[in-house]
Amino acid sequence: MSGYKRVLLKLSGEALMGDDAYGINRATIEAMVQDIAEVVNSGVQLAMVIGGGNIFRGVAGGAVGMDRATADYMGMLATVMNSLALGDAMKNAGLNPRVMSAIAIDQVVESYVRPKALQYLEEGKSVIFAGGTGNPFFTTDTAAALRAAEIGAEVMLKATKVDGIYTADPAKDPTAERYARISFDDAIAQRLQVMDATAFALCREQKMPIRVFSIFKPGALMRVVQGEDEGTDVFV
Ligand SMILES: Nc1ncnc2c1ncn2[C@@H]1O[C@H](COP(=O)(O)OP(=O)(O)OP(=O)(O)O)[C@@H](O)[C@H]1O
Ligand SMILES: O=c1ccn([C@@H]2O[C@H](COP(=O)(O)O)[C@@H](O)[C@H]2O)c(=O)[nH]1
Repeated sequence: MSGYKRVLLKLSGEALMGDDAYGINRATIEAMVQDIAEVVNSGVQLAMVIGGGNIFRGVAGGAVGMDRATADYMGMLATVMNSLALGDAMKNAGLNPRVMSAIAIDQVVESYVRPKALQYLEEGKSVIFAGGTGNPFFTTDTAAALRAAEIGAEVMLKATKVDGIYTADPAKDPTAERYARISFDDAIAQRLQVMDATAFALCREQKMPIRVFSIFKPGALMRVVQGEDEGTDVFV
């Protein structure tokens, strides 16, 4: 059985709210951390990026009519909050996470410095990359692709609300069918909205495979990391 040694895991921010209208649902984050702990305790070097949809959605009304870059900075700050919550939940589970932010807020969180992140991974600590890319007009999917390339991850794992990539958005089209595998060229050409085109393009250029799978399926993360058949594989 093949397995990965260093992976970048992108966690859905929206999934964090569980059945709540927005925010962080305690039971949901604890369930995510259980799956993460299984992987970290197996010796895999794990770096993470978490989205901000669960918090940003709650303030979206107030952001209407706002300057786009300002709204995007609010979104990036939302990912810092989620990253702190994830780090805290990981600590409670006996893990050793380090949160690093692309936006300097030194009183709150350590700033992202690539050699330091690499050192933490070598030391067996998990790293949570907060604040997205640090730039507006991007998403945390692109931040995940960027950090995956920077740390030399073998694969980027996208844990999201659906169990793979479909011919159309399965949340809107009940006839959509799931791909077991799809090439980057096809995913980009078909404009599949499961991930933004910038993130797909960066991974394609870096020859970084992506695996999309369900964040809600217990054990799915471990199965993906062990190279088992789970979700959808995006290949170059
Ligand atoms: N072709 C498709 N296949 C699978 N999912 C799709 C497709 N098109 C659209 N989607 C939607 O994309 C969503 C996942 O992407 P999205 O980036 O919006 O969420 P996320 O990454 O889980 O959240 P966040 O941005 O908060 O981290 C799925 O929940 C699904 O409804
Ligand atoms: O590099 C980045 C990453 C994120 N943003 C903003 O944050 C929100 C939340 O991120 P999601 O990926 O949607 O979860 C996003 O909508 C952007 O507004 C950013 O500007 N730059």
